[in-house]
Amino acid sequence: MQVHYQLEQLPAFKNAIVTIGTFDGVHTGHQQILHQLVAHARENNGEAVLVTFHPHPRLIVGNFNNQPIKLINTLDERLERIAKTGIDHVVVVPFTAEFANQTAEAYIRNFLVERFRPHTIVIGYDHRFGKGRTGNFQLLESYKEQFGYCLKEIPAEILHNNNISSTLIRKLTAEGNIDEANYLLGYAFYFEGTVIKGNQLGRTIGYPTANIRIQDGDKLVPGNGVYAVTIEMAHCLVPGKKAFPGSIYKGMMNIGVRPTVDGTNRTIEVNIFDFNEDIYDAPIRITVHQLLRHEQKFNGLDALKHQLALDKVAALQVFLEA
Ligand SMILES: Cc1cc2nc3c(=O)[nH]c(=O)nc-3n(C[C@H](O)[C@H](O)[C@H](O)COP(=O)(O)O)c2cc1C
Ligand SMILES: Nc1ncnc2c1ncn2[C@@H]1O[C@H](COP(=O)(O)OP(=O)(O)O)[C@@H](O)[C@H]1O
Repeated sequence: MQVHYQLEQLPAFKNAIVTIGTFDGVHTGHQQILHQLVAHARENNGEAVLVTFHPHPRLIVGNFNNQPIKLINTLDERLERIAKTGIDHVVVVPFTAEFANQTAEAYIRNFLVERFRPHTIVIGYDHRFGKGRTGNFQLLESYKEQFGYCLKEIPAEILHNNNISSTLIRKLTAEGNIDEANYLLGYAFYFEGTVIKGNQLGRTIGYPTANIRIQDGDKLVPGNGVYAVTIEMAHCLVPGKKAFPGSIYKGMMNIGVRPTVDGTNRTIEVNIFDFNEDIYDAPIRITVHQLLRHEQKFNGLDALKHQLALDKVAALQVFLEA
């Protein structure tokens, strides 16, 4: 898959079968649409082109309740998921206020037609574009003879099948309902970060925990709770540190304020099973498989330690069943 970031330097696509959207999460509904796009491109001896936006349009043009929107995927993760669907080209369009402000007609003429010379445009019946979101399927329809493209509608039942939506998955994840979120995603939610120093207390109770800082400020963090996770440090290339190429470790993660020890700032920490290495500063990927329980306030560290032993058994059970 080729990824293009420069609108001015796009190649001449061959019979471009184009779809447009933000595709946050690249969930099972998106995957179905993208597989169809690829099949359609093959039938037409063409290339499947996905046009996507970054930053997310809702970060630029605002959203309904003015809550800063947190996203299921960073841009790199989104591209990684899209690559799995067989799409030939992804064009990442910088979504600026200027881009958002062009009229719907200018969007069709100067952007879609001029840049992509589409053989076919595939969009949902409710797709909106252009200033004030006035552009729609009907408008694209009215220009198709003039610009010589075919138009294909993604029907409502595919677009909203089983109510799979990025908004719903964001809500489920933020609430800690990761099982349901993962089901709709068609893969287990994951995030990346680096290992930072904590209070160095974990090791004193026999459960060292790597504290994770997520760099991408727009990335969604699952709701507070204890989770069964897997951990990858394939890219652990910190000078003076050991590398763990390709290794996937099992573990358990807590996200929360740790009411037992301080109860103030929110942290993400993982205890990695069968592992004993200094990984401070290492880049790390955490895949979140199942919620084990909610965070609790324990009567001291002994009670917490007892619970951690039970959590470990529960996490291992999750992996046995997988
Ligand atoms: C799997 C797991 C579950 C945890 N559950 C709780 C919890 O329910 N309540 C709590 O106060 N702290 C919980 N913690 C956080 C511990 O309090 C924390 O790991 C310990 O204080 C060590 O912190 P440090 O790594 O910053 O030194 C949990 C940690 C892990 C790894
Ligand atoms: N099994 C393990 N799981 C997590 N971290 C481990 C493990 N073994 C060693 N470590 C190292 O120990 C650190 C965690 O120890 P801990 O006492 O909890 O300190 P901190 O509070 O700084 O996280 C991790 O950042 C990592 O470098």
